[in-house]
Amino acid sequence: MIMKSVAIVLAAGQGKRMGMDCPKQYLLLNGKPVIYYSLKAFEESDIDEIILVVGEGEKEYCEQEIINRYQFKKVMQIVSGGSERYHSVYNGLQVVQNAEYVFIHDGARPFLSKQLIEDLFETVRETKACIAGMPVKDTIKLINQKKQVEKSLDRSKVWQIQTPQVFEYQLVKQAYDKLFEQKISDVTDDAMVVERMTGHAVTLVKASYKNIKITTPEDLEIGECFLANEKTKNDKFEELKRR
Ligand SMILES: Nc1ccn([C@@H]2O[C@H](COP(=O)(O)OP(=O)(O)OP(=O)(O)O)[C@@H](O)[C@H]2O)c(=O)n1
Ligand SMILES: C[C@](O)(CO)[C@H](O)COP(=O)(O)O
Repeated sequence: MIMKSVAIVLAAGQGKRMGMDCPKQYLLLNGKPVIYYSLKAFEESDIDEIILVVGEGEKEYCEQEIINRYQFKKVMQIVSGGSERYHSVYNGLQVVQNAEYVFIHDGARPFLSKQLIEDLFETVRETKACIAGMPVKDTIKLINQKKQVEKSLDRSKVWQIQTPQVFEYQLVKQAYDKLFEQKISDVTDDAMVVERMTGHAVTLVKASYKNIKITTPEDLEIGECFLANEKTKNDKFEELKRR
């Protein structure tokens, strides 16, 4: 049996912090929906198959306006998400078949690079569990309920965590099955599920500060700037080639 690499792309959130009528994954960035960019990155990578997880009642829209319109050939299934991110991940994991590795990615992170996908592939083959992240740039403090500083952390040991989060399929499936059996709900990423439910070590892969999650309105402005810069670079490159 041929074992595949599958990407589960999450797009079932409501985008409450964005505060717009439309869920943020469908808002436009340089004329294309936010979700388009990460689907395109996976489409052009060594990933074999993409599972898209969407909100209730959004399947038809995604099929027509995203998958068909942009001709994504690797999106094999569209499934409904749940009320929290971890429910949506679990729904995606249930429909995965014959997979060796699973990339779990926030559809709200459009700046996923080809290099990062390759680096994660290389690391997961060695470690079975790895996640994208970057060292924090600010000073980080633990505070108490009165908002007083309790402790300053050694920031050389603190990273901000992104997606993709990549695992051997059996490992992450087993971890999520246990999470649901034990009805645990205080988890905000997949690595936390694997760490707590299996004890397996999760390795960090240095990603990029550009791999932001579109969360609040200013993130859209930042995203537009990134894309405008990319376009300028590409235009200059094309001009140099013509000369
Ligand atoms: N029930 C949920 C919640 C989140 N997500 C997805 O998980 C990613 C990261 O979540 P977040 O930024 O928190 O998105 P939202 O839940 O949409 O945002 P908010 O918390 O502001 O409502 C997004 O791609 C989002 O679509 C999901 O698939 N299902
Ligand atoms: C998984 C994640 O993107 C890592 O930074 C993040 O935790 C998801 O954020 P959420 O707001 O909890 O959905």
